[in-house]
Amino acid sequence: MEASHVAGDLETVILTEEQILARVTALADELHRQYETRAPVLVGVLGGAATFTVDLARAYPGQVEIGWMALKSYTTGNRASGSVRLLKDLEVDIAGRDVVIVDGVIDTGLTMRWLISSLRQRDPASITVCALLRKPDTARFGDTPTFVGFDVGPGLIVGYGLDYQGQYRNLRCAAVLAAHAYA
Ligand SMILES: O=P(O)(O)OC[C@H]1O[C@H](OP(=O)(O)OP(=O)(O)O)[C@H](O)[C@@H]1O
Ligand code: HPA
Repeated sequence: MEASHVAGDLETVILTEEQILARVTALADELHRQYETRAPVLVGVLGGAATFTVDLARAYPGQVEIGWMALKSYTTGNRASGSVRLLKDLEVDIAGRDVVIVDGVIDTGLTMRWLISSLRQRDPASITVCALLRKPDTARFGDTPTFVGFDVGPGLIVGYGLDYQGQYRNLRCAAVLAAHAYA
């Protein structure tokens, strides 16, 4: 979807489709340098990372396998607290495999922390995080290697898979949603 259809809802376009796709290609190359001939499993976190996961896989200059998980996270007033519920589990056996957890955005970090500790229990050879966007003041994930496309500001971002109440996922750019659109 072109941004012009919802331009009134957007405060600022922060990344154009061209900027996103150029960075996705660079991330795919960086990951490939890490794995060389070993084929990692990309674990895409539905639904915010669906677009990113598919584009990353297509840009990857080697073999990859793709799997999906869906989670629901509940945050309370305190950004650091909250709980995560598994809605759809991964169907790929990751024991002994190199895993890349692919998400569209790391915000509080709750989802990613939960995924790292949950997938670690399945004895993968390694776990790496790859997120297109990272919000400010996000906790780091210990010694888990983390690849980030863009560090962004605190506003609510939609587009390129990211939604607000199910809307805007099909925007090709990434944009900050205007306050009046979610008031
Ligand atoms: O770092 P956190 O604060 O945990 O936030 C990041 C998560 O939140 C979003 O998913 P959401 O729960 O909105 O579901 P969705 O992907 O279906 O939109 C996003 O796609 C990440 O998975
Ligand atoms: O900025 C965001 N946009 C969409 N979904 C999100 N989930 C956490 N942060 C965000």
